[in-house]
Amino acid sequence: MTTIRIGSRGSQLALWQANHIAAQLRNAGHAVEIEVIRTTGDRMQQPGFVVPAGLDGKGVFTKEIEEALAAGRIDLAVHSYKDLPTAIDPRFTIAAVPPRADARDAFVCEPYWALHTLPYNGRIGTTSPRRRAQLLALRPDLQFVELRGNVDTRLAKLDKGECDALVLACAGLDRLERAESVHQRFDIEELTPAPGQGALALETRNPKHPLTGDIDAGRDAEIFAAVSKLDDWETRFCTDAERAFLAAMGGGCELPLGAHCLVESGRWRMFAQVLSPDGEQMVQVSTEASPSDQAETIGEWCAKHLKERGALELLAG
Ligand SMILES: NCc1[nH]cc(CCC(=O)O)c1CC(=O)O
Repeated sequence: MTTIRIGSRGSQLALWQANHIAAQLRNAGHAVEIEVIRTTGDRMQQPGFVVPAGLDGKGVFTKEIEEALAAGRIDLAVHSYKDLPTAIDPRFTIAAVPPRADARDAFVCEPYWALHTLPYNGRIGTTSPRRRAQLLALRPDLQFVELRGNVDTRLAKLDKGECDALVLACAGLDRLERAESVHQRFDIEELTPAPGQGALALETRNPKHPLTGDIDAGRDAEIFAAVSKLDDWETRFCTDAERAFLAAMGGGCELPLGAHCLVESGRWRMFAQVLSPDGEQMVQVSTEASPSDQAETIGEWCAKHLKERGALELLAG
C-alpha cells in the first residue's frame, strides 16, 4: 500500500501524538509520513494575535487540518479529541479512537502540593472557561491570568512567576514526560474533565461518502481499514457518550461544562457538570448504566437531566 500521510499541528504534544500513531501503523507494516500544519489555534497563541470577529472558538485547532484532508494532501488527521467540534463533516469519519491516557486535570505548582494549600488569592494560569468555573467553585478567592501557548510555554511562564499554578490535562504532561510537575490529579467528580479529554481522534476521509471527487476511493478504503485497527471500543464508547452530552448542551469547547464516562465494575458510569461562568452555581450528575445501553442514550440522558435542573440558564450566565 502507498504511504499514509499524517497531518499534525506542530506543537510538541501534537507531534508526540502523531509519532505515537505513526509508530503503531509502521508496526503493522505501513509506510508513514508526518506533515506539520499550522492552525488558527496555533496563530492565536502568538503574542499580539487579534481574534477575528465571528470566530467562535469551535475547531480552531482542527480546521486547516481538515482542509488538507478534504484536498487529499494528507490521509489521516491525528487530533486531541477534545479539540474536535461535535459535528463531523460527512466527508470525514473517525476511523479510530485509541486507548485513552489519564483524562484528569492536573494541578501544577512548585511550592504548593495541592489546590487547598495555595495561598489566598492565588493566581492560576488558564484561559479555559470550564477550569475557571470549576476552580472558583472550589476556591472562590482564586485569581486568573490569561496564559496561552503549548504545554512547555505555559510551564516556562509558571517558572518565571507569571502565575502561581497551572491546571493542565494530565494526558499532555504524562506524554511529554513532565509527570513530575503534576502535584495533584483532580478527582473526576470534583473537577470533571472536558468531553474527550485525554483521548485521540483519528480522522480519515469517509470511504462511504460519494463526494470524494478525484481522490482514489480504493486507497481511501484501505487507509480507513488500516487506521480502524487502532480503535479501542471502550474509549470510543466513553467519548461518544461525552460528546453526545456536549452536543445536547449546544457544543463548543468554550462552555463551562465537564463530562466523563468510564467503566466501573463492568458497568458504565458517567459524570457531568454544568456551571455558571463565575462558579457560584453548579448542577451535576453521576449515573450508572447497564452494558447494553447506547453511548448516545447515556450522554443525552445526562444532558436532559441537567437541563431540567437549569443547566442552560447557568450557561447563559
Ligand atoms: N485545548 C488544548 C489542549 N488540547 C488537548 C490538550 C491536552 C491533551 C488531551 O486532553 O488530550 C490540551 C492542553 C490542555 O488542556 O492541557
